[in-house]
Amino acid sequence: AQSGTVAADPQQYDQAYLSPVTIGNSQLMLDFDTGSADLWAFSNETPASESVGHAKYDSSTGTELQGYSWSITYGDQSGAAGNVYADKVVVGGVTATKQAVEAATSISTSFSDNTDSDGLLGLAFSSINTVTPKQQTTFFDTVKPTLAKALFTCDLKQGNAGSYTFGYIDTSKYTGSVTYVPVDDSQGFWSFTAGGYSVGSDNATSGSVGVSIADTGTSLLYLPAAVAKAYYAKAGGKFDNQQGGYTLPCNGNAPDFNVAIGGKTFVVPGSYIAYAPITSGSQTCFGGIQANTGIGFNIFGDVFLKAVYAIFDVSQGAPRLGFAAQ
Ligand SMILES: O=C(NNC1=NCCC1)c1ccc(Br)cc1
Repeated sequence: AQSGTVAADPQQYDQAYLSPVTIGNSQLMLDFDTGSADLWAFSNETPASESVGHAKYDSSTGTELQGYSWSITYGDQSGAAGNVYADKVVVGGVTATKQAVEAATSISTSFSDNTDSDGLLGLAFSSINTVTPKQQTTFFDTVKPTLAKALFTCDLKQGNAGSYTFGYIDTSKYTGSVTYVPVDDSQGFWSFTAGGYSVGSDNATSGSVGVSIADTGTSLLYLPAAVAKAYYAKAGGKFDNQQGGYTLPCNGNAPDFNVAIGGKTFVVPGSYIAYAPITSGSQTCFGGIQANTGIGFNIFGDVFLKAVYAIFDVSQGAPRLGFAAQ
């Protein structure tokens, strides 16, 4: 049975985390994304003007799926589209011999401009894979039958390299016990329900945070508008229309954000919520917590995930998420 581990290297401000992946004879850095289900890469089919500074997948090692195509738009309105190949994909020693690899023929500017990332490796449920006319499986779903345990884990860190594992839980990566919660995969996401929250040392847990997804591909923590408002009231922040979100002082006094999941409280340090100066050198930071307005549910992105050890587990039949303090 297979198992393995791969580094997750943070970009500036932990905006995304990139991991080395071998596809055929190409070595690329991909953004592992539990919020989508396509494995796509810059390729020899990508216009040269759109792929400056990127490693590219050389599709000559693959078998083209004739007449297949893909097209994806992400929550932040970035996107890409192209053709599909079957090729060997290796992640941390775990091998998928015939993985659907989506070669980009067009890519939005936010991906072209981010030269650290050579594409995405989707880890949401294969039910939202965009390949047509026949939907394809994610890397995890492809290798799942061969894994020692049908799960992968995510250990992201603030400003340091973390890791993803496939097929095993690294018990040295967390403290205390793991709290498991049921996952509703009906929308293709790792969706769970979060409970009460509190700000700083207040123990007055307030209302329920509600339906949330665990999304490594989203940088920030998007919460109900009332929760975000309550946080920044205590953090001395404000909603800044010009910045398009909440900002707060970068002075190191941001309070922690505490949230109950499965009856266990997890702490997001205030230092993670003073996310980044709004402009280089500024004493005003963009907030790591923002309102989920227009999204319809909460997104527990990297600001939350780097505070915990997360287990994405389908080994019990029904999918579940495990969280532990780290
Ligand atoms: O697209 C999503 N996550 N992944 C990525 N974002 C940007 C590049 C990759 C996403 C998924 C669900 C919801 Br709700 C909002 C956003």
